[in-house]
Order: sequence, then C-alpha cells, then structure tokens
Amino acid sequence: MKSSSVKGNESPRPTAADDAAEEAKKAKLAKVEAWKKQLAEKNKPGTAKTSGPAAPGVKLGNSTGLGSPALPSPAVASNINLGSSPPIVKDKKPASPAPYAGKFDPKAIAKRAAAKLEKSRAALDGNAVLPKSATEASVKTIASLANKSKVASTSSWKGAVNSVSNNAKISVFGLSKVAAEKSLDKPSSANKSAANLGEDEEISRRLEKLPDLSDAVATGDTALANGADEQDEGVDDIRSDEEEAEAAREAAQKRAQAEQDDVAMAEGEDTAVRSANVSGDVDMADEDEVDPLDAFMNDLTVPVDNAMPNLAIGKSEKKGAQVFNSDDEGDLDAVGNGTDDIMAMAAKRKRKDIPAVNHAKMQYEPFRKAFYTEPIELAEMTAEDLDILRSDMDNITVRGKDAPKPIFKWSQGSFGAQISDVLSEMGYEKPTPIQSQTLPAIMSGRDTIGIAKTGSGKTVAYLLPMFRHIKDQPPLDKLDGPIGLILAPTRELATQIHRDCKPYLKALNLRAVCAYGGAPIKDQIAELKRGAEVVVATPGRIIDLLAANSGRVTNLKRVTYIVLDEADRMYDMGFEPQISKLLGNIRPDRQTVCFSATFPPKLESLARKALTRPLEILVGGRSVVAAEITQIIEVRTEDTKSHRMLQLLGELHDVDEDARSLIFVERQETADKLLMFKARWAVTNRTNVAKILDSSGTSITSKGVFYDKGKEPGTGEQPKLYILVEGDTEVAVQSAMTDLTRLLKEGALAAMEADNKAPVGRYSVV
Ligand SMILES: Nc1ncnc2c1ncn2[C@@H]1O[C@H](COP(=O)(O)OP(=O)(O)OP(=O)(O)O)[C@@H](O)[C@H]1O
Repeated sequence: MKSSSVKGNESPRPTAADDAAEEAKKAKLAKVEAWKKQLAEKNKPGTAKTSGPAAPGVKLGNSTGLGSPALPSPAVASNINLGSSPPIVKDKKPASPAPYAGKFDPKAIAKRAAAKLEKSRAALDGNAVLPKSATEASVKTIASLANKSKVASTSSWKGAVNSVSNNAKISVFGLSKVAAEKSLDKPSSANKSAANLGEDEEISRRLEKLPDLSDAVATGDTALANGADEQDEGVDDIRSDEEEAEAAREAAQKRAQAEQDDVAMAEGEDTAVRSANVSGDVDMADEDEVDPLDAFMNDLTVPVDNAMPNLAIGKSEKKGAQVFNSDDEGDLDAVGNGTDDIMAMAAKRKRKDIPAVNHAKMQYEPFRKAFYTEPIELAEMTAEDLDILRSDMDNITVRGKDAPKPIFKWSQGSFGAQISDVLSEMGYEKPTPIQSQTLPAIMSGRDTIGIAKTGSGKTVAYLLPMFRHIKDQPPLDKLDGPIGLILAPTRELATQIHRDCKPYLKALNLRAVCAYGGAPIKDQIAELKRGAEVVVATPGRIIDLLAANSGRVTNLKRVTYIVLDEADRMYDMGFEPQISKLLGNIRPDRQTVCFSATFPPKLESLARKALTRPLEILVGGRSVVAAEITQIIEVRTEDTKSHRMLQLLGELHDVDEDARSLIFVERQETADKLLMFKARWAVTNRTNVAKILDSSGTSITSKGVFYDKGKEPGTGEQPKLYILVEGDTEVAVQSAMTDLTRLLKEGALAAMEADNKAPVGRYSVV
C-alpha cells in the first residue's frame, strides 16, 4: 500500500542538483533507520524481534508481547477499539494528538469532532462530494479516536489521525472552512442513526448484511472468493483447494480438541503412519540453527485465529476409518445446482473418506529404489574437497548418515539417456545446488527432505528420480493406480508440477493426471480411469477420488514413490490429517521425499515420523530472512489490530512520505476494509492536492454546493460541490483540472472497488 502522510507544510522541493537530492535521500534513510531503531526499542519488553541468520540466539519477547510504549500494556491495549468498545484506554500522556504542522489542524478537527459529533455528521452530509456513509464513518472515527484512545498523543499517531481527520475536509480539499462549517448545521437522519457507532463497527455491521452464500455449503469466507468459479464449474466440483484447506483446518482443530479430551488415546496405536523411525539417524541434538521466528511462533501461548492445529500425526486418528457408502459415478454426475444438490453435496462431504489399509494383509510386489552409482570423479574426492564443494554450492548442509556426495554434472546422476536428452532440450546445463545434493540422495533410494528457497529447482530434484523409479517397474495393469504420487497444497502448484512433467512424460511414454479441488471431478475420474503412472494432486481431492466409486477410480496399491511438495504450506493450510491418511494407506516400504521452502520444527518432527532414515538437505540456510531484514512481531488482539496498523503507517510516513508498505491479510473483507482507508487517503491527501496546485501554479476556491434554480438535486441525490480552479493560463488550469480529476478518480475507483464488496457508499468525482 502506498500512501503519503498528510502534511500541512510542504518541505521545499529538492533542487535540480544531484548532491542535494542525494543528501535528502540519505537524511530520509537515516530518519527511517532511526525510526526503526526507535520502534524496536519501544517494542522491547513485549515484542518479538527477529532478524535473519545473524540472530539465532535472540531472546524472544514473551508471547503476549505488545507494542510500543506509546501504547498501553496488553490488557489495556485490548480495550482500544475503533468500534464501540468503552473508551477506557489511558495513555501516559493524556494530551490530545500532536499538533499538525500545516494548515490542517487535526487536533482541532478531532476536538471539534469529539465535541460536536452531531455537527460533524451534518458537515459531511452537507458536502456533496462524499457520500454520507463514507464521510460519517470518517468523522465518527475521529471522534472515536479522539475520545477513546488517547494514544493519539504520539507523533506516530499523527498519520492515523490525519488520515481520518482529513476526511472531514475531503469535500473542500481542506481549503474552504466556510463550506464545511456551513454544512455543520445540516443534520442527517442517516447520520443520526449511526451516530454512536465507530467506523469499525459500522463496517462490520454492513459486512454482516452481505448475502450469506455459504450457509448450505458451509465453506467459509474463501468460498466467497471463488464464488464465480465455483458456480461456473457446477457443484460436482466437490471442493476447491481453499475449501479443502478450510475443511482441513476444521478437521485439524477437531482433532486437536479430541486430543485434549484424551478421546483418541483410547483408540490405541495409530496404524496410519509409520513411526518406527522417529529417531532416524538424524542428529536430533544438532539444533544449532533455530529460526528465531519459528522459535517465537512456537512459544506463542496467545490464542491466534486459525493457529496451526495440533499436528501430531495420526495420534488422534480413529483407527480403522469407516468404509463409506458407494460413491458411484451416477451420484457424482447427477449433482446439479438446486438446494437438494447442495444438501447432497454436503452429505457427500461428510461421508468422503477412505478405508484404512492393513498392510500386513497386502501382497506387494518388490520394487527397486536405488539406481545411483557414484561416479569415479566423486568417489575420489576427499572429505576436504567435499566440504569445499558443498560450501560452493550455496552452502549445502546435510544431516543424516551415509549421504552421497553432491553431483555437479547431469552425467553423474545415473538418469539414463532419455532423461538426459530432455535435460539438454530444456537447456539445463547443470544441476542447481538443491538438485546436486538431493538427486544422488533420492536416486540412492533414500527418503529425503529437501529445503531450499522458492525457485531453486526443487521440482526437477524429485521428478527425475521419480521417472527413473517408475521406468524400472512393470507397466500399469488396467485397474492399477499411479506409481508416483505428488501432493501439493494448491491447484496452481499442482498444475505447474504437472506442466513440468510433460517433457519427460513424452520422452518416456508415461501419463500423468493432475487432480485438484474446484475443477470438475468427473473429468479427473475419467482421466484416472484411463490410467496414469503419475498423479499430481491436492490432498483433499485425491481422497475424494480414492473414495469415489468404492475405490474403483484409482487406488494407492502401486504407489512406491510419494512426494510432499511445499510441505510447509500443506501443513500450514491444515492438510495434515489428509496427508497422514494418505501416507497410512501407502505401502510402508515406499520412498518418501519431502520438499519445502521452510522447515519449522513442527514440520520437521512430522516429517521424521513419516519418513524412514531421512537425509535432510538444506541449501542456503534454514531461515528465509535475509540478514539485513529486521522482523518485529507484535501479537495483537483483533480489536486493536487496525488501530495499531494505522499508527505504524502514520509513523512510517511521517519520516518518509514515499515509504511503501505491504500488508498481508487473511480475509477478503479485511482487504476491503484496508482499501477503504486507502481510498480515503488518496482522496483526502492534502499533500497530493498541494503538489498539483504547486506545479501548475493554480489556486482552488470552493464554491460550495450552489445550484441554479430548478437544478437542485432530487430527494436522496447527492449534491455536488463546485470548486473554482484559477490560474494564469488556460493550460495551467487545464493541467490542474486533469490532475485533480485523476486524483479523485483514483480515490473513487478504490472506494468503489471496496464498495463492490461491502455497501459503504461512494465517492463522487466532480
Ligand atoms: N538445473 C536447472 N538449470 C536451469 N534451470 C532450471 C534447472 N532446474 C530447474 N530450472 C528452472 O528453474 C525454475 C524454477 O524451478 P522450480 O519451479 O523447480 O523451482 P522450485 O524450487 O520448485 O520453485 P517453487 O518453490 O516455486 O515450486 C523453473 O523454470 C525450472 O524450469
């Protein structure tokens, strides 16, 4: 989100001289740095601060750590509420917001807004450019902030206050006091009705009014995001990945609850997942590289929304899952769009599961995993050479016994002529570091964990051994399922992997099917029935397919090679129960490989249970945080989050008005809410207006809401505010008008975008 702080006095424009600009830049950077430091200092007592690899030993703040000294203690902070919570926040400095150094005086505005709430509402009503709803919310926020949270005393608060304060003057660009004050006398019934609501509450209230599309299908917010897709595809698309994730999260939470109640304990040993090799041969004590962020997150005791579920594999899984009703194709295809169908779909969801396999009773064919022969040039390498080679290759580290040396040429990999041909066709000159070390490991038949950053070539690292592995086995029979199963968290990743397979499939005469939620299951059923040596799938959908038609669509009997790609994301998304189930249904002597960009301790312990004697190969360090990046974590309660965010943005923009921020949110509604703030900033930003006036040499006067007789707006219509733009030349005025219109349009568009999602009113462009 880019926005500028709202400043009263413009700092002088930099001269053309380069060094002056350079100086200014330096000063700005120094200011930002100083601010960061100050912020970090402020946050010390209750804030987790982490940095990149340089700070492994950092003592993290306690889990309930909260903000800066500018804010109250956690208990108090939780009472800060932009909405309707009682105004019990007390700041050390009871002063009102710091005075603003420009023509705008937010202090005065806030004061006035607090004291004359009614009048303020009317003011917004009277000024035509903004709709009632938007303006009233702004003023209410000012009032609410001014009254309730005296935290406004910090300079950092300025940004937040300014952003909202200036809304009061939006319609007059902050230049016509008269118009604003005139309009103070115009009460509005709509405003009155909402007079006591804070902005947040108002927004939430409106969001609540949105049609609830999810009642029948109970898919949560994410279903809304995919609404269009889902409708197009019809309800036979059992679940999208997001829905799967949502369901997975729910399942995981239930399991966690079950564990707490000790219910699952009574069910005895879990047969679903191998656990014989928990210790493996990985040096468990070798925990020298603990990611500080992971450590902090692990330490958290504060309940966080959608916190990672209790992930102990299989412990609470009920032994011997039920065999569900026949899920025949007719049933699947017959699902239409009506209510009954939705109910049918919901029922189908409930019964979707796969029976547990008793491996002792299965007759599995023996298979080969080890295809690698160490080339002579590697065999002759000394331990010292090996160290140098690994450190040259992006600092490869390996945990586990008998790890092969990394290869540095494709010819060293024992892949066979066809795969080598594809590699040269692809133009891949040599293996990337993660490939160098994981390829010989996997080709030796070892279960392997590969950790390397995104885009490092992890896909090829597991595909090549998989194809070699598949080609070593007898061709598929008519009813056989896949030999290689690749699990990925999302449809996008699954399709990307499927695409990456294609050149090899063609060369090796193999087939692959991609199966993910949110696409018609019947197509996937048809493809699977034709047979495929490789299945790339999201966890929920493959379970749907395995359960479909009493297991006659596909099965896991021939799977001997399984990949968990982006394992961290799968576990984060709550797919652990599905993964456990799938792993439990695949023969225990399979080869399992797991790739991930990060490897938090929780995932590590899970992987150790699911993999046998794994080799853990790490490229480029465990932490994904660059050393020069400082991370500051604040755990906030829901009701203080937006307030704190605005405060931080205000602080940041105070020292650097060009500063950019990226804000990640979990829900679409939250993004909409933020967008509204952004829209207001864009429209009301006096700095932007002043810049336009400055560069065009024009001036602006508000002409108020004047209408010729007989041309007054009709009932319920928004009146328009007229402004007079004056300049020396027509060109100057024209240019100012163009820029001002653009500025307003940007704000209007942003507001409308938010408005499409939630009925919050609309900005008018004059
Ligand atoms: N040895 C290689 N030489 C050159 N390019 C390669 C090599 N291996 C893979 N690539 C290419 O590098 C890009 C990234 O590879 P890939 O998608 O496998 O990375 P990744 O680590 O799996 O990324 P992600 O985490 O996003 O899935 C792809 O375009 C791939 O074709």
